[in-house]
Amino acid sequence: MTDQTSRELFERAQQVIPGGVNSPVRAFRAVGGTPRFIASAEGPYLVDADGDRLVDLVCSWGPMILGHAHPEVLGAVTAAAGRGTSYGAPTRAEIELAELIVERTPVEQVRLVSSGTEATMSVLRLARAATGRDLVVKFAGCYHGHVDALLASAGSGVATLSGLGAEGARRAADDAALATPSSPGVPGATTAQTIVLPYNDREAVRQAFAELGDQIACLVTEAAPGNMGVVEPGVEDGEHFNAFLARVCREHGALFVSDEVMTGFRVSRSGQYGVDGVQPDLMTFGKVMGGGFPAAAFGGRAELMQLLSPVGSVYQAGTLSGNPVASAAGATTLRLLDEDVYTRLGRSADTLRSAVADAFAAAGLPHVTQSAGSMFSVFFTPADVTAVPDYATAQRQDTVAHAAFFHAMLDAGVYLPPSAYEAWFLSTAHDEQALSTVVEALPAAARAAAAAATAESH
Ligand SMILES: Cc1ncc(COP(=O)(O)O)c(C=O)c1O
Ligand SMILES: N[C@H](C=O)CCC(=O)O
Repeated sequence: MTDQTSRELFERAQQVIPGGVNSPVRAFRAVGGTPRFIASAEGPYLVDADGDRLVDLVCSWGPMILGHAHPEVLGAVTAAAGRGTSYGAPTRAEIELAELIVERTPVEQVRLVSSGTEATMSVLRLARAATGRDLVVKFAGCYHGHVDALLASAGSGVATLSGLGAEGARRAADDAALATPSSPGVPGATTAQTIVLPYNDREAVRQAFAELGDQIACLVTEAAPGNMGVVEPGVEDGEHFNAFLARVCREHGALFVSDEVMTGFRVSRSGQYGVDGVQPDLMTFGKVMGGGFPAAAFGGRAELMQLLSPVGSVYQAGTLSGNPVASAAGATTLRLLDEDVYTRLGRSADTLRSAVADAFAAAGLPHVTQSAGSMFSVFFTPADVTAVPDYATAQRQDTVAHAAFFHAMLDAGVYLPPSAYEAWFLSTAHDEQALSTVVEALPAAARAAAAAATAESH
């Protein structure tokens, strides 16, 4: 396996694109080396610019639940594109996509947008307008896109890169204190309106609402976090964490916003809502619902959604919103997602999880695996960690061991997220052959990770 062409492309990319990538998580900053430039993809495989075929466990960071170049999705996209690619006027396709979302989730109306970031940004504006309040509560390690107000103690690429270098470490430490921006360029005044709490910490939520409840517009949470690795919402005295959050919000007249950009239509046909049944006031969607195209949405009760322009006065807009090609890809994808899909995905995830556990145990490498449906995470945490309930625990990972593991898997033909804080994703296209490639690569990669592990891990 060579990465010569990727190296050349990376050199060229860095001349015209900052860091050579259009989203920081794509760079190999946390693991070292050169990002693979992808030439094509089909089913469970990526083919890089040097012609190497890699089993893809990133799946475009979640969207490709049916695998790459799915024939029915491609057919719908080709047909739609043949009729023109954007009109800036309403279409039947966008109604169909909206109806499919409304059928599967508790929202009554949705507005289509082009990215998850746009969805969460819009939902904050709507929540603030609806309540006449300014404060927003989020959890450390949750990522809701690069919205200024939510870029505080953020997960995903911010978590990945915050471990690197003195500036990153300083910023991460600041973040832990209180709602300091995770990025220069985000005004302190913006994140001063954001309260950051530790995930799964009910006492912290109670306290924040006791002190500031009458000023809180909304609490926004990942429905099941996947951007600090996969962290499971806890259950206490029979009450699911999301049910607790919805109850506290209700008691204080704040809105409960469930961000299902990652979990929506992936962890079940109805997303995390299909798992815990907790009804949010507002929801955001993205990734899977776009079928691999830039499409996302936010929705909620009609009474709230009717506050949006042109019915109400909360302004929100988009030149390419509800794009006909993206809508066709999304609607075709959602129609193909029956219950059987999730059973198959769950079985594949179980196969990988137990293969990871066996390989890591044989290599003597402590770790924790956690999952939400077919998305799951391997945390390279020390031996005293038996569960990862929050960001602070996720940050105890041995990123050196992770990097060694990542590269050993890549050399064996498996493309994992180049970050210890991102979930692994599966698709229905991951057949026995693709899964075997992963399973067979694991023992040697676990040994490489164990050899690289720092003292704290053991
Ligand atoms: C939970 C969650 N919310 C929001 C976003 C932002 O979506 P996008 O990258 O499409 O802007 C992401 C992913 O990036 C996400 O995982
Ligand atoms: N973890 C992110 C989204 O879920 C990764 C996608 C990106 O930021 O490029």
